[in-house]
Amino acid sequence: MRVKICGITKPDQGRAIAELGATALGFICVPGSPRYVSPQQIREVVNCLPQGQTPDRIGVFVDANLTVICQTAITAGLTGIQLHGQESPNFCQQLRQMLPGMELIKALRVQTLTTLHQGSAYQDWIDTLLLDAYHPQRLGGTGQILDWQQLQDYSPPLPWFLAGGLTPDNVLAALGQLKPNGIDLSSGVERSPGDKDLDRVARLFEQLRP
Ligand SMILES: O=C(O)c1ccccc1N[C@@H]1O[C@H](COP(=O)(O)O)[C@@H](O)[C@H]1O
Repeated sequence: MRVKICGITKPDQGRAIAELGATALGFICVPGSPRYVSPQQIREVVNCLPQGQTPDRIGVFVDANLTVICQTAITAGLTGIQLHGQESPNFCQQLRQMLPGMELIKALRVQTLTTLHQGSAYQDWIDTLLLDAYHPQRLGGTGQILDWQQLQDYSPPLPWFLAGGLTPDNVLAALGQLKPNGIDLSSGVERSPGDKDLDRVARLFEQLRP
């Protein structure tokens, strides 16, 4: 199972989290987020990652324009793009053409069960879906938990990440009910926004050990 730790801002923490076993690191490219990092800051983290077991590097964007996404991906050395806003299937198609080989992840912020059906409209243009909890004022990193019970029949046409309020304390309960291809944690393994708590990250991987 893939494990993505999102909201990385510091090179030493990125490296430590990769060494603990994260298969993907997420970088918030959303101006206004307390976890925002510039393309150059991401590159500094990427340059410090251990060789040989380098995790995927995912940039998180909200309704950014195509040029900004492409320039950031190249400058920062990203391997994937997470679209966390209202990006349309057509936007994903254009991005796919501009960045062939880049993993495209479309996040759906689940307000009602109807949201879940939106994923199929993207399936020809993206690689992966991600389900996050809906918050009326904030776009992500909210710590809000999805209603896992409601998702029990969710079987999308693509691999998917479960996000939204996961912590070392609740991750096994979530995985007892759902079988996502990956999990994504941000605020649940932080001391404060953008400052990861390495003890909590280590505890997460202990919980996930078979
Ligand atoms: O973390 C942010 O600040 C953020 C800002 C804008 C869009 C997405 C953001 N984070 C994403 O939120 C989810 C879940 O976070 P949490 O575990 O509930 O804190 C995760 O996918 C982040 O990529």
